[in-house]
Amino acid sequence: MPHYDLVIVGTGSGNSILGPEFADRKTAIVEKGAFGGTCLNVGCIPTKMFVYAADVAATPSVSSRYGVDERLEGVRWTDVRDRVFGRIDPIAEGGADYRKNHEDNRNVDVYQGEGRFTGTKQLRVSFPGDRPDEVLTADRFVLAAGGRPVIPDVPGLAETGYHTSDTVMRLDELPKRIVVLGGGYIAAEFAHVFASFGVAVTVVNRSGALLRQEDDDVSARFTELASKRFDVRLERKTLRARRTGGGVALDLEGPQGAETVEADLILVATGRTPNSDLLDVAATGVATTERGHVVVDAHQQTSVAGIYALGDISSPLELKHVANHEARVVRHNLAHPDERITSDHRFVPHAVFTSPQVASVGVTEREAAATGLSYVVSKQDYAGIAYGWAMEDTTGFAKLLADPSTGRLLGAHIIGPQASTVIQPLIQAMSFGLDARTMAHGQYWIHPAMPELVENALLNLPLD
Ligand SMILES: Cc1cc2nc3c(=O)[nH]c(=O)nc-3n(C[C@H](O)[C@H](O)[C@H](O)COP(=O)(O)OP(=O)(O)OC[C@H]3O[C@@H](n4cnc5c(N)ncnc54)[C@H](O)[C@@H]3O)c2cc1C
Ligand SMILES: NC(=O)c1ccc[n+]([C@@H]2O[C@H](COP(=O)([O-])OP(=O)(O)OC[C@H]3O[C@@H](n4cnc5c(N)ncnc54)[C@H](O)[C@@H]3O)[C@@H](O)[C@H]2O)c1
Repeated sequence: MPHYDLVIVGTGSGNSILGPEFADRKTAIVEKGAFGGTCLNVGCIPTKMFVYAADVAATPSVSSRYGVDERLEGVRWTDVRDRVFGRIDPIAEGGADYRKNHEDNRNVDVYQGEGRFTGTKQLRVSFPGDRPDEVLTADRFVLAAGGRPVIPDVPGLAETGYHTSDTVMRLDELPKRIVVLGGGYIAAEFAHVFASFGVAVTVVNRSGALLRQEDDDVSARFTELASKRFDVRLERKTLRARRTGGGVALDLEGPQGAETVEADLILVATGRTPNSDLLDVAATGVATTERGHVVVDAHQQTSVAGIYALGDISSPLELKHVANHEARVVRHNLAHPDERITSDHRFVPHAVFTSPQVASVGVTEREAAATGLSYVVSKQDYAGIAYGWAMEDTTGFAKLLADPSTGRLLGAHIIGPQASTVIQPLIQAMSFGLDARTMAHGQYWIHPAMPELVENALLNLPLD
């Protein structure tokens, strides 16, 4: 039974831990799928490459407002797909090869199999094919095994067949009709991608709004705009999935009674769940929350000394920049056990790369009101800044919340072109404690650029 100083389970953000500071330790990394994890192989990176192509495909639909008439001649789906995976797959293979064969990693053993705890600090790894299982023990473990899509308990769904974000990007041909189950990040991004490529998209959601974790004003605006582009069915219970002569069908129950949606395929996008159960972290004594997230302290250590966790297996935020931040904390704490640092989750931003883009940091107005925070609000439309005129934007806006006594920002929410980029100075201000007035007046804002949206939103705050 091989014994290690350190074993890492998962090669997403977990793969970035093994640096030169561990060269004198006996280490191993265990991965059951493609090297690089969700973000590289089936998450952030491929989706954003598809979204970029979708944004390009969607331009003719709006160009006439500038007096420019364009036509989309066609979408070569397999070329779109192969551009993405032609770039990504070699990176995953190169990552595995580096860990297995490069001399930097002579102290690293790579196990390409599935790990499952069988006792305290004891991990059984099973491999595809005939290779017998191996049991590894280690002084320290890092749990970086991420999560997986949740499949709702809909009668007939398994027999009918469905896609998730893990599979839908590798389709051999573009469907004509797609039904997306769910109304969160993944639903919003893929609905935009497929609709831009000419697919008829139906979105079926349980609740009454899309992107409902966003500030209510943003969620309402996105739901309104999405309803013009896609067939959006809200407040629907999915009773049954079934095959039809020409494809698939979902039988729904909604405010107007029973109805059926037909399509060529179903994309399930109803959230993700951490992999702590499949890894059986309980067998090594690691505690989890009710939703299955591994419980960690501020140093990212689990309930067992010497076992750390990071990313989606322990964080309900489920974001790559969070997993990367936590990996840096774990890496430091493993290398410097007497000078451990803590992770910082104060101002975690996110963006939804749909159309229009959505980006957010800090509290929503709903959260501010619910927690009794004292706050003031401002709003600025893209339509009210010069660059918004250039784009003929009539629907985007920024909404800010600030503390009236200090002027510090509490939350920022943007829906509109390049929201994921436009929001960055607000994240910076919140992270470094810059108050809204100093931020607005203490620097030049390039005219007439898109960040004037932020400048005006700051100036609109009723402070003083
Ligand atoms: C479609 C999609 C789009 C996304 N887009 C964005 C985005 O734009 N921006 C953003 O910030 N985030 C995005 N995310 C979220 C982001 O991908 C995750 O937050 C991030 O990848 C989590 O990293 P991780 O290291 O915790 O886990 P992962 O990257 O999931 O890595 C876990 C690894 O562990 C392996 N593993 C699991 N169990 C075992 C086991 N028992 N034994 C061995 N190996 C195991 C898995 O195969 C996997 O490779 C997206 C996610 C999805 C699904
Ligand atoms: N741009 C990004 O950063 C990005 C992109 C994609 C995914 N992600 C990460 O991946 C995670 C998972 O994304 P997601 O979109 O699957 O989850 P989500 O939590 O964002 O949304 C799930 C949606 O499914 C709906 N739902 C749940 N059960 C349902 C059912 N039975 N029928 C119909 N609707 C149902 C919910 O109401 C909700 O709208 C996100 O939380 C996010 O952190 C991030």
